[in-house]
Amino acid sequence: MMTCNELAAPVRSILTAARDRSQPDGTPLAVSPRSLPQAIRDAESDGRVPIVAEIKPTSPTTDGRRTDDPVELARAMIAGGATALSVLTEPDHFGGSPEALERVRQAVDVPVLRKDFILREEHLDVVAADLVLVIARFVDDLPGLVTAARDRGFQVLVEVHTREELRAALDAGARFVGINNRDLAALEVDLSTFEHVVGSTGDGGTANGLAAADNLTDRLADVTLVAESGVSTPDDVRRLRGAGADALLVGSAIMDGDVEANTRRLVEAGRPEDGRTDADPKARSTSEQGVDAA
Ligand SMILES: O=C(O)c1ccccc1NCC(=O)[C@H](O)[C@H](O)COP(=O)(O)O
Repeated sequence: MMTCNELAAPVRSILTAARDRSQPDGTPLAVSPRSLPQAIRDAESDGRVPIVAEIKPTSPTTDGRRTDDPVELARAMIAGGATALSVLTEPDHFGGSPEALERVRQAVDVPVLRKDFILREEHLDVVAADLVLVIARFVDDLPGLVTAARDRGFQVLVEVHTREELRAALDAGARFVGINNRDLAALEVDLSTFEHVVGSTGDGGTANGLAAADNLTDRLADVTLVAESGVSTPDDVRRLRGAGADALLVGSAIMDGDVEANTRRLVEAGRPEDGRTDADPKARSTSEQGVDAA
């Protein structure tokens, strides 16, 4: 885990708020999740790029705040072809709430990710969702938290930013890995992060200081890989799909303007009429995986 001094000030503030937030004292949640791998297969079979559209009313790097009803935003994202939704539940820095997620999940039938800063086991029991995000660099006991979330029925998306964190995620048994192009230490976004972390640069990830001989890239074969942050154009979508992303998580570029049209533009980025194909260098399709377990 990083020390606090290595993090941007807004992130330190987010973590302090997360630690201080009052927690439910009830029994552990038991959820029946909607399968993300199945939703990805469904999208691919009808020619949609799998986009996880994020309801993100505001953020430390966004000007202004959207005050639309989250259910209306969710419906617009689904109309635009989103495969799954991500809902921020962090209230103080992102304008989210558990209630918003609960209402959205009732209103749609796609998988819904709870996007928050979950640090301890009791943070899992705030609201039911199909997936929960666990950020590897912020958690002391990653295997323990992944197991606790899975025991409740959640699919667990473990977020990483480096190959060292990817190794920790895989060692913790992660089957869903989100590679965040946003460096939470500096809040800078660089799409090449995804390529370096999965090793699709051809240098085996040596840009991140590890030997090409590590077998991390091979260990990704059965993992659902989500590219997170900084995706704004169809070219970005094609680039990250080409680097092996099974799905792309997009917030700002969808929330800024016409949500349905913004979603559709990214969802249709792999269509042949766009003059491109949606190649995956991992030479596997999610339809071949047959892995639905959390
Ligand atoms: O988005 C931020 O400003 C931010 C700041 C500090 C910590 C986390 C932050 N974002 C969390 C996310 O993971 C993004 O909301 C998500 O990946 C979507 O990113 P984008 O498409 O770039 O909005």
